[in-house]
Amino acid sequence: MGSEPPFQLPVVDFSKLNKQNPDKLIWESAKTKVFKALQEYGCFEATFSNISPNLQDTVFDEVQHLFDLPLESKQKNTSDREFHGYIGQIPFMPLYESMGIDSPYIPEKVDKFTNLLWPEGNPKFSNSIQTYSKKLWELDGIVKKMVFEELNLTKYLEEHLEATNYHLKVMKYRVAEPNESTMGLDSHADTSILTILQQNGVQGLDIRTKDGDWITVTVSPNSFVIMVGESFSVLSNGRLHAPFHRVVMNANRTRLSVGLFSMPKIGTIVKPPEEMVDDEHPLLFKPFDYGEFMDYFCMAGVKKDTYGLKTYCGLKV
Ligand SMILES: O=C(O)CCC(=O)C(=O)O
Ligand SMILES: [Fe+2]
Repeated sequence: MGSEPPFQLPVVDFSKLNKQNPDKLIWESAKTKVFKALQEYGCFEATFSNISPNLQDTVFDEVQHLFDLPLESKQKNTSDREFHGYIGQIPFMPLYESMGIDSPYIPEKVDKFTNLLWPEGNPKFSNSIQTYSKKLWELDGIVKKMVFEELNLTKYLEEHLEATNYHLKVMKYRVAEPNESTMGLDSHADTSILTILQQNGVQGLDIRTKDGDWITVTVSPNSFVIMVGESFSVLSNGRLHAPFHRVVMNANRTRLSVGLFSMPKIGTIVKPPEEMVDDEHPLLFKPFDYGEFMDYFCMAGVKKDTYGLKTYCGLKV
């Protein structure tokens, strides 16, 4: 009996799709693949040559330098938004550290973060993070355009993108000590609309299938994992699947990852367009405000393997 080959998510190449008028056939075939993957697994692997391997290497080198800074420096990254500032030294997640930058494609925002961490400046960090984030943001826009087209919601796309905020999170998972659990980040579903993740070549991401099986995703170098968050599940009235996922550190070297999270702007009411609701698709969630939900989420906490938004505003159907 041979061993099972490692599980591979569907792979979609976006390299030729980042222009105004991409080839129609390539666009349609990629769109079908993207939508199917987001329904079935809630995620897929993307390649995007517009973000050069050289830029990716520079970003990960700079992220490593960032985490190498003394703890007091890293703790200067505070935020009035929960989970957006420095997170680390948490007893039940000892392997994990993260930091975050809001609107990371805006030069001033990245410069402010950089100058806080490196008062003497660090243009290499600032420039590479900005350029990289801008390209990830472009990729996010392409995927959303595909999904909105597939759902016949194109007329809402612009309004939707304007009601979206972006956050870049950089993460580090150290190797577990022999007596420690290898769980880097416990099982959860993202509350975002969409999340785009990249790792430094060190595997560790597990995804739970709709059937409840955990699968270890082997991500190719220079690829991205694009994943549905619960807010997109709300907007599509359940048509897109937000997968539970976790990070397990079986690797023997530090894992770094970077994620661009898109989230509904605070103060806008999130609800699916009316076209998403009919007799066959009854409304699954009450309209909600993302800021109020996050306040609830942080206060109440969410039980493991439970959907936060479903608990907060899910309707019984
Ligand atoms: O590090 C990763 O690849 C996953 C991180 C993650 O799931 C999260 O930050 O929500
Ligand atoms: Fe996540």
